[in-house]
Amino acid sequence: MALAPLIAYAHVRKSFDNGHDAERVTAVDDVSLDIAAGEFLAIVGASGSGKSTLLRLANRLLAPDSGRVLVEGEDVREVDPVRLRRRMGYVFQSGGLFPHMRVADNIAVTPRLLGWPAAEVAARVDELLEVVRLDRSLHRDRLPHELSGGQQQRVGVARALAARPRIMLMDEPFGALDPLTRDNLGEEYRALHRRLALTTVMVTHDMTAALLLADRIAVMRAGRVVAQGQPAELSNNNEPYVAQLLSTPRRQAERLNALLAGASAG
Ligand SMILES: Nc1ncnc2c1ncn2[C@@H]1O[C@H](COP(=O)(O)OP(=O)(O)OP(=O)(O)O)[C@@H](O)[C@H]1O
Repeated sequence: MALAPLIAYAHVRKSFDNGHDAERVTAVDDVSLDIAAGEFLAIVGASGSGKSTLLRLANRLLAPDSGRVLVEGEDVREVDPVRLRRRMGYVFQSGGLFPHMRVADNIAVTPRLLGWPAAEVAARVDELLEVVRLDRSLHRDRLPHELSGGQQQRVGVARALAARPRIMLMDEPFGALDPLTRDNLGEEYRALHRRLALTTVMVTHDMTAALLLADRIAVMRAGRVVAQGQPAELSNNNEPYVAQLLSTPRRQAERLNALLAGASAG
């Protein structure tokens, strides 16, 4: 028998006031999606397609208008939100670090909220700096603005991992970085996901990153999941929008192959 999903969305709908008339914006429209324990799922789609809203429904930063979101079998509406968020690390777009707090204090936020003894917090901070490959003596006491964008995102990942969650929710975690740093951090995070046996849901508009990192991809368009599957399966999907999203990475791969073949021939 298949294992119960770790996160399950069932017919979830979420709309917002549009701010000026009675019309509402439907951000998530009847989404049903299961995420298995240990899986790395990428949610891909254009800006405004509802990706971040879908993610925030999992840790109860938002509540659905209808439908249910289950985490480890429990309806998130019935779980204490603080207890729920402790089980789920959350990495924001462009860091989201507290600007006035040093790196160590940013990482220590959740353990301190949970009342861990000071020595345990300090040991955990050091351990996490190592996990995300930041140099303890160089970076521990810096303020976020004294770090590069990539280093800030490493701190964001460390902070999300601090209380040893099983689930990581990541909202465009590496989107604002240069392509090389983005690629390196993505690969490193993928290795961490495996080593720590995490379940990861990563929102991105970068189809190439999703194809390279994720076990499975869910494609969103106008609030709906229009396709889902393993990267190789998506290429057989008949949805024109999926073909359109895949066309750029495909073209780039072909051009690179041609260039590299030319270089090795010459
Ligand atoms: N708090 C809110 N109040 C009103 N409308 C909102 C709110 N949050 C999201 N929306 C609207 O819901 C829709 C989906 O937004 P969402 O942020 O989930 O999309 P997204 O796919 O994550 O976009 P992006 O890639 O730009 O972050 C958009 O039309 C957005 O304007």
